[in-house]
Amino acid sequence: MIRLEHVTKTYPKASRPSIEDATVSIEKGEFVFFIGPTGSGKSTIVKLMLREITPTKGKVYVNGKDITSMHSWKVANFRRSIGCVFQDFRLLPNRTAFENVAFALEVIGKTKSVARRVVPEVLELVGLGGKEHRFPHELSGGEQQRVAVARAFVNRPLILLADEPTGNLDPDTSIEIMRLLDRINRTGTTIVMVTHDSNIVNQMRRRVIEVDGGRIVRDQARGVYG
Ligand SMILES: Nc1ncnc2c1ncn2[C@@H]1O[C@H](COP(=O)(O)OP(=O)(O)OP(=O)(O)O)[C@@H](O)[C@H]1O
Repeated sequence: MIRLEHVTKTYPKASRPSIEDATVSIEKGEFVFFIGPTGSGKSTIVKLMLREITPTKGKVYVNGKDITSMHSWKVANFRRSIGCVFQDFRLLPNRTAFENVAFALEVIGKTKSVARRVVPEVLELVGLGGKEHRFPHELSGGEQQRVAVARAFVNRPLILLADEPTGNLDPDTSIEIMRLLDRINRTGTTIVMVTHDSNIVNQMRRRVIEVDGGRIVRDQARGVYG
């Protein structure tokens, strides 16, 4: 589903690579944690998978396609095929929960009638039934992240990338978000999550890939934070 082959990324003006000779394969339906100290290169890996950046050396394949050499006009479409969740939620502040989720359908050309049918279903799935018409500022942090997860999942992506999705949430709320991601994973969606949260990693016991100084230093099935 995702493969990095001998990937090195040196940002312009940087003196050393942020990722160096990384090779990793992630299969369909896996749940993978990327962990490591601050500045180790975790977000760089996520950006490479989304083609927000291209490697200096090596190849990145997503869903069988070499995204390194993908034409730039195809990139927007490619990104829409991947669900993304971030630490800071990134909701549109002047749109309701319903509208935020519906927006992800609009941009891929779905009709309003599809949105009217699908959005309430997915908001119900994330536990926000009855709160469709709230604006982000009328929701708690955990609820806002549920909206972001609903938006990421509404197109039923094959892959969901989550960069520190619980970084702004308290421990109980974080566990609720993880339950949600676990449920989504059980539908067959591949999940790649960057986290600093040792409790979550230790509770979930999924594959753990540790990055340090731009290198993959550990890749462990049913791993712990360590
Ligand atoms: N656009 C950029 N230009 C130059 N250097 C960058 C850029 N983005 C990141 N870096 C550097 O690359 C290295 C890895 O950064 P990255 O954001 O991938 O780390 P991270 O493991 O996600 O860190 P954190 O846990 O703090 O989010 C760091 O040394 C960072 O300073």
